[in-house]
Amino acid sequence: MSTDTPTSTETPADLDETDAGTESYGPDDGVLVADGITKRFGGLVAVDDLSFAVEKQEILGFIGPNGAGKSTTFNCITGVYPPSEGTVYYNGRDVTGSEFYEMVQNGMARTFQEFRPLEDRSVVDNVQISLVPDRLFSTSGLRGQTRARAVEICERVGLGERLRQLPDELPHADMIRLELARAMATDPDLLLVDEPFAGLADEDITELSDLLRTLRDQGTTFIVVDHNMRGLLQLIDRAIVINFGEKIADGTPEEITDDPAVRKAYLGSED
Ligand SMILES: Nc1ncnc2c1ncn2[C@@H]1O[C@H](COP(=O)(O)OP(=O)(O)OP(=O)(O)O)[C@@H](O)[C@H]1O
Repeated sequence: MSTDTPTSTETPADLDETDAGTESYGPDDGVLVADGITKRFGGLVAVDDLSFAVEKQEILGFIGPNGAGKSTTFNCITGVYPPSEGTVYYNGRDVTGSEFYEMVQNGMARTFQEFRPLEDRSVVDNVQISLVPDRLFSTSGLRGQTRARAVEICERVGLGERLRQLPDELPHADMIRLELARAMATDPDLLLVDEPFAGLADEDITELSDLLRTLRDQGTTFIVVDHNMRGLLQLIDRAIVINFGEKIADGTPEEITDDPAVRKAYLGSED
């Protein structure tokens, strides 16, 4: 691994293709910094010396073919399991190996593609249950305030008209909004979003992208994984592309689209 630390004038996009996976980062290079993350499952190297940084209020796309190591990277970052090697910094602190609940308390949240809301509880109840007392305020004796906070979050994500509906009464696009609301209830600085566009029509993708940009403008930083490349490239500021656990590209949507290594990973050819 090179010891060159990118500076504010040397964005990852300035690094050429051969450097894309080998640079090193420090704790203050972004809200979230992964430095040299490796994850092994027995003899399989699922993530291989991966380094990247996410800027505050950036929407970063995390792209790669099936089995590239995206979920494994998410899992190492959010404390589902520790990396085999490497360091995760969050808001300047070394949080490597912290548990999932600790990461949530630190201000990191995650949505899941396959999530199961409590089916017998209303939309607003599901959001209220997810409010994190430690990070917001003490909930003892403040039921009215937590209710108001849950309603406010539902309204922010466009579920204001569906507060009392049950999850199975929601169209798919609103289920995704509910999952976003549940994550926003933990008051995250950084939200990792897993395949938000799966199963959505173009119109819903546009509306959901508008919502994510609004939440970003209000202060949240996003990392988004999705297989819908067209939708993702229209949403994000920058993308990191991985293949076989290694970073192969890092740049704007235009740079990613034109990158020969990315074309090869997806199409088997650079053309
Ligand atoms: N718990 C595990 N034990 C063993 N191997 C695993 C485990 N989790 C993931 N892998 C392997 O690690 C590699 C990366 O998988 P991962 O799920 O991170 O890829 P991905 O990019 O998220 O794929 P997809 O887009 O299909 O969800 C794959 O070869 C996978 O089989």
